[in-house]
Amino acid sequence: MSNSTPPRALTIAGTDSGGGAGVHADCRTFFACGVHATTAVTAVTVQNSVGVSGFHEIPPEVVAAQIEAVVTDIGVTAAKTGMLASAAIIDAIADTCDKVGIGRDHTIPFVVDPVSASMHGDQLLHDNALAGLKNRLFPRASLVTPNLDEVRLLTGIDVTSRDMMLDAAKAMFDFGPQWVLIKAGHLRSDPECVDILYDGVAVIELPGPRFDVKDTHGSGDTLASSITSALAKGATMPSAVEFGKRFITKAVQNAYPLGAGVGPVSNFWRLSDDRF
Ligand SMILES: Nc1ncnc2c1ncn2[C@@H]1O[C@H](COP(=O)(O)OP(=O)(O)O)[C@@H](O)[C@H]1O
Ligand SMILES: Cc1ncc(COP(=O)(O)OP(=O)(O)O)c(N)n1
Repeated sequence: MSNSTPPRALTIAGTDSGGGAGVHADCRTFFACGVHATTAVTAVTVQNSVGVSGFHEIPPEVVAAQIEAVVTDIGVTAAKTGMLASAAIIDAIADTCDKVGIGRDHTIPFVVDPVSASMHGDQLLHDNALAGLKNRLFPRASLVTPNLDEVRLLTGIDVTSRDMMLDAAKAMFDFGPQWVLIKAGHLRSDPECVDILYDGVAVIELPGPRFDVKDTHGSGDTLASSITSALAKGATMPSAVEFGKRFITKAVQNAYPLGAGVGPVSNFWRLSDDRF
């Protein structure tokens, strides 16, 4: 007897030694969603609950080789990006995605989370890499998932109300992705957390409660990787994002304290059980 191969997702991202975000959060989320996790590591961060004190970049050709090795043998049914660190790494990823068939014009859906800094303000992407994100990755993306700080950095729009999120979505859409998801976590004046999904025509609101919690480390990664998991199983973009929003809402609700700073959201809330 042989079992069937499960859906496979690839995360192209940095590690977080504290285990709250990055590759660690992505792999846990893939696992919790029943998806086999594969990785292409872009950078190794020195990180804990109080911040990122440094990172070491992986050579671009090694990032490209990891992607190619995984896709050509194991095959992936969806891919996502997180921390990408440099313009050279972004170029290598864009070239490799074209080569192996990842992206909106290919069969493998591609979620681009434009991670620029940690929640503590530590930079995770060099300033000169923003052009690479805009020109090389966004046009290849099935979905881009900026938070409001990333929207400001990429478009100059300072979103201060729920109404302005559609302006932000339109400006991000002009960079060429198939879909845009504007995340509302940083709109703290809003008593709810209503994210917006946009494809140039449809505007889909993703309502959710706003929990009064301090431990939200890894929330963006967890949302993007849960969406990627649903895409890996063949979901349409609106249903994948609706699933992701339900997943992250429970993950924030079940966030836990860790270390002296900010703890992570729970990627394994679905698996919680007190039996061995
Ligand atoms: N306090 C919160 N309560 C409920 N959902 C939240 C909260 N903070 C963030 N979220 C949700 O987590 C996801 C990531 O949000 P956001 O904080 O904007 O991005 P990032 O983690 O990339 O900075 C979004 O779906 C957002 O609505
Ligand atoms: C290695 C690494 N990747 C990404 C992040 C940022 O995580 P994110 O999910 O965007 O959430 P915050 O923790 O910044 O809210 C990171 N810190 N490290």
